Formats: sequence, structure tokens, C-alpha cells
Amino acid sequence: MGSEVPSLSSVCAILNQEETRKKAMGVECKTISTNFESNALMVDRKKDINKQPKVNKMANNVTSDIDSVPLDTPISVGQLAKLLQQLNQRDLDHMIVPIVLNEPGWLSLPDEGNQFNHHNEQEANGSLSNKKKVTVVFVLGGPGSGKGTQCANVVQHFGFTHLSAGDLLRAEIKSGSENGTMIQNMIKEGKIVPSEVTVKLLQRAMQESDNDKFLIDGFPRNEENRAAFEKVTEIEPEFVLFFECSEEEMERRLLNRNQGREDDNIDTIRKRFKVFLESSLPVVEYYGAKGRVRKIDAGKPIEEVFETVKAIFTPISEKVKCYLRISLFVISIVDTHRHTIVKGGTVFGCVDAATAPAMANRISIKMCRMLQNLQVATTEAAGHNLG
Ligand SMILES: Nc1ncnc2c1ncn2[C@@H]1O[C@H](COP(=O)(O)OP(=O)(O)O)[C@@H](O)[C@H]1O
Ligand SMILES: O=c1ccn([C@@H]2O[C@H](COP(=O)(O)OP(=O)(O)O)[C@@H](O)[C@H]2O)c(=O)[nH]1
Repeated sequence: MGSEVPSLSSVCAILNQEETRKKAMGVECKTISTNFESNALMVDRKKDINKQPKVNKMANNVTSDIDSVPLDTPISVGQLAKLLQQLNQRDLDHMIVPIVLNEPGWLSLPDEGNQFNHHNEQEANGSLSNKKKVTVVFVLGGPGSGKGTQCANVVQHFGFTHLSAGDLLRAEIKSGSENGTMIQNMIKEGKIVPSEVTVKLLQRAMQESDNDKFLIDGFPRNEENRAAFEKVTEIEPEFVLFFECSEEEMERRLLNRNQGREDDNIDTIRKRFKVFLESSLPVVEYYGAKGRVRKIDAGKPIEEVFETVKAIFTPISEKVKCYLRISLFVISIVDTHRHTIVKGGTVFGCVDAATAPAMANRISIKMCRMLQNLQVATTEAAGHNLG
């Protein structure tokens, strides 16, 4: 097995090739049946992480020198797929899942000894001046596209702290700060407040928070904002959530927002739209060119929009674990005669922290699909073949 880590695109290309090959060979996909028995064994390596697991002992003696947690009742392929999905949600860094399947497979995730361990942990993030490491997601979109509404949902489900640049500026006006009048005038005109003011407020809010995951909503609004933020905080966003919505819909929403905001009148709204198109969209394009933009169709009802948002955040919430998990999964595919079919199979890896979550998501989906499509062999085969 090579130690080189292939890029995401080459992995995807291999997956596609394999799918095409399977189709061409007429390998039929079996449907899930609860009668299929699997021989998954789960081994908790937490207490013995440095030791090479003696996988071939597992089937016969699950309580060998590894602290093992066998699934002693046979489970269906569907249940196994569900279980793997659940791994996304749990702290199971040190788990190995040997699975033996009785048909040719096309996916192998080797235990390459933590090749993705933490080495990229800081990429796409940054640290504040008090050395606190943070993860930042920028939330951008036109006025009224639903940024604040969806941020509240993300806070509830994913434990982020929501920092609305607009709210921080409005609080600054209320606090009677020396900048208050200037900020108020800018907001009334739909103009962008100077970067140093907004960046300072954001930085202070992050430093004062106990959290290390932030949704920064409505910022950066122009290139100057973006550059100033990166320079001062040395933080690069994990990604940019971009809400796309028509002006007609945004206008309707703003005029009904009813929060007593001075800028939610038709004149200021039109000015804000113009500023958004001219100054804020280039920021989205900048991150788009870096592959960091996650575009959302924000014209749909709130619940539907959140479904899309949720899908984007699910792997991120488990970022580090995602790529640890990939490296620690062992999937061995053998035939009914106990011969390993995948020899030096596809080595999966992640090139950087930014692609890791997306890739982990893809792989677990692929894995689940694969598991749903293959029948699982007998329990004894596990120990025999995985050694
Ligand atoms: N998907 C949606 N469909 C309909 N109304 C929405 C939707 N998302 C938000 N709203 C409403 O539109 C208004 C503007 O939403 P808000 O989240 O404050 O936008 P933003 O923060 O982007 O300015 C609010 O009154 C909100 O309740
Ligand atoms: O980083 C920011 C965020 C907001 N604003 C000002 O605050 C207003 C309201 O912004 P907010 O994000 O609260 O509302 P939205 O326009 O997105 O509904 C904007 O029009 C700007 O005048 C700003 O200058 N810089």
C-alpha cells in the first residue's frame, strides 16, 4: 500500500471509474435486507493506540490484548451502514471496523497509522492574539437573504457562536461610543463602516467568548474588510456560506422584518443592494476562486434552507475526527473463499484540512452505499482474512 496520499480529485476519479467498471461488468446491486448477516467487530483502541492491532485475533478471541468491544450479535448490512453513519456523530477516533464482504468490492480504507493526525489542524483557521485557536465561518449574502435566521439555527445545532457584524455595530451605537454617530450615519446610508472599527469589534467578541467556533455574519462586506480581518487576526475562514436570493424576495423580507431598523426602508434597501453587488460580491468571488464558498439557495422556505445548511455543517462539526476516522477505518473485502479481493486497494487520504471534511462525508456516503450493496460473509471469515 503506497504511503502517498492522493488528491481529492484523483480519489473521486477512481471512485467514478470503479462505478463505471462495476456497471460494465454487470455487478448487480443488492438491496438492503435485514437478513444479511455481517461480521463487524468494533475494537476500541483508545487504551492501546500505539500497539498494532492484532486483527486476526479478533474473531476468535475478541478479548485479546486489545481492549475490544465486539458486536456479538450479527447485524444486517443496513444496520451496519447506519452504524457507520452514526460514527460521524460520535467520538470514535480510535475505532477499527473490520468488515468482511462476500463480493468483489471497490473500496478500501487502510489504517495507515494516523497519517492525517492533526498536522493540518490549523489550516483554514487561525489564532487570536491571545493564542486561542478558532474556527471561523463567514456568512455572506444580500440584505434580507436570511443570514441571521439561519445562523440562529446553526448555533442551536452545531454549537457555533453567532457574531453579526451589523449587531455589533448597532450595539456600539447604543453604548454611546465615540464612533457611534459615524456608525449610525453609515448604516442609515447603507454604507460600509471602516474596517478597523468592525474588525476590532469582531476580534474583541471572539476573545471574550469561551467558544472557539464562530459564525461571522454580514462580514467581510468588501475587499478592504477582508484584508484587514486577515491581517489583524491571521484567521482565514474555514469556508464562506453564501446565501443566494433574488432582490425581489430580499426586498419583500426586509420590508416585513419589523425590527424597527432605520435602514429597512425602501431607499436604504436599494442602496444596500447596490453596495452588496459592487463591494460584497467580489469578496464571495475571491473565496470562490479558493474553493471556499458553499452556495445556498436562500429563496426557499426557512426549513428547506436549513436542510441545505445542515448538510454543509454536519461534517465540519467533526472536522478533526473526520480525517482521523478515515485513517483508522479498516475495511477489508474478501470473497466467500476468504481471499482478499482488494489488494493494495485504493488508498484514501486527505490533502488538506479544507477538503478533509467534504471528503470524509463523501467517503462515508460511499461506504454506506457500498455496504448496502454488498452481502456480508460469515463471522469466522473476519479473523482469517484480516490478519
Ligand atoms: N427563507 C426565508 N423565507 C422567508 N422569510 C425569511 C427566510 N429567511 C428569513 N426570513 C425572514 O426575512 C427577514 C430577513 O431575514 P434575516 O435573517 O434577518 O436576513 P439577513 O440577516 O440576511 O439580513 C426576517 O424577517 C426573517 O424572518
Ligand atoms: O461588516 C459590516 C456589517 C454591517 N455594516 C453596516 O450595517 C448595516 C446592516 O448590516 P446587517 O448585516 O446587520 O444587515 P443586512 O443588511 O445584511 O440585513 C449595513 O448596511 C452596513 O451599513 C457594516 O458597515 N459593516
